[in-house]
Amino acid sequence: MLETDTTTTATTTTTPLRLQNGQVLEVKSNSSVEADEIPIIDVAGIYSEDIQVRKAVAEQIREACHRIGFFYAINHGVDPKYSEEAFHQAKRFFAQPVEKKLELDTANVPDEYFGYFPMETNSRSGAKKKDLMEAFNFGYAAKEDPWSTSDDEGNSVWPSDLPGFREGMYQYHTALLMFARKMSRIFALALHLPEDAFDDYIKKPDAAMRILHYPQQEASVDDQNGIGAHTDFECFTIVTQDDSGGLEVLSKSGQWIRAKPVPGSFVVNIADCFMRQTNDFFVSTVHRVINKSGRERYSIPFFYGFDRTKKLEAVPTCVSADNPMRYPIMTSGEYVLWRAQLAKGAGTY
Ligand SMILES: O=C(O)CCC(=O)C(=O)O
Ligand SMILES: [Fe+2]
Repeated sequence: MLETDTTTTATTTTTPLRLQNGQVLEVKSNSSVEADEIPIIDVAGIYSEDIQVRKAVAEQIREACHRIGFFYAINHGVDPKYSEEAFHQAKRFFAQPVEKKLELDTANVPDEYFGYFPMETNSRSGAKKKDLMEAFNFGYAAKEDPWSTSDDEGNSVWPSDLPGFREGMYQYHTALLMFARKMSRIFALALHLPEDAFDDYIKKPDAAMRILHYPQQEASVDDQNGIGAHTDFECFTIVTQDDSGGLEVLSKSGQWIRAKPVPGSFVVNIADCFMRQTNDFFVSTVHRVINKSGRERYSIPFFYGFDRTKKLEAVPTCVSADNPMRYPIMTSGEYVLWRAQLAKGAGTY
């Protein structure tokens, strides 16, 4: 079921899209369509005691991550009170005067993708106007992790005078961290590996969270994006979106597909580290956001990666004599640092 978007003026010719990770993709049209290619997966079975039930969820995830790299997770078990509070805190943060937000400017946080990313600073996909969004990112803190006894607070930067903000953010971060850890075992099953294959990778994961604010966009989709076409850096991303819509996913055939909001769901997408670890079996799918909803859009992606010290090496079930390893081996930390430096150096965050 395809329905062409008639609300935006957009090019219809095939154009190459150059991404920061070096990929060049053909895009059929800059318009987006509605399609049912992004499956809705009921993940309640991940908590089952029965391995067959867990494997049944894993098989659906395997299919989705190979075909499109995106799925909706419903019945994920994460209490909505945490996301409600995080959205509330996000709105408080963005409502501050710009000078306050700039005290945390990411330009002053070398080598990390943390801090404040100001509005209309960069154009990720080379559009005429800069991306119409602002964001705040923070990372893993062992001190906040129920699995850790360390007091390490990490190297994120925080507002000094916004009481409740850091707490609200870490409460949601922790809830998502525990869900993501559970999902790591399901992803191992999805790759036909032993369920504990990634257990050593997730004791100290590289889990960062971001809050985003997209004003309503007046410019055409050819001239501007909320966030331009890109892939994420880590293993997988769990996005909590509000009900505005605007997230779009590029299918393998080069068609932009709308990831419409599904109430209570997470949008889960594969990112570049997992693509490398699965030797391209899982696709790290290009996506973008265009907010033409007529209101402010807020979203909360949670970028989940493995321990930075562990090697990003293709898993055995994704390598064979006919399908040798496609990427040089490096640690997740080296890979993520390279991407963060590239993004910040190129000014395309
Ligand atoms: O706002 C969204 O829904 C997605 C944001 C995103 O893709 C990102 O920050 O990497
Ligand atoms: Fe993204």
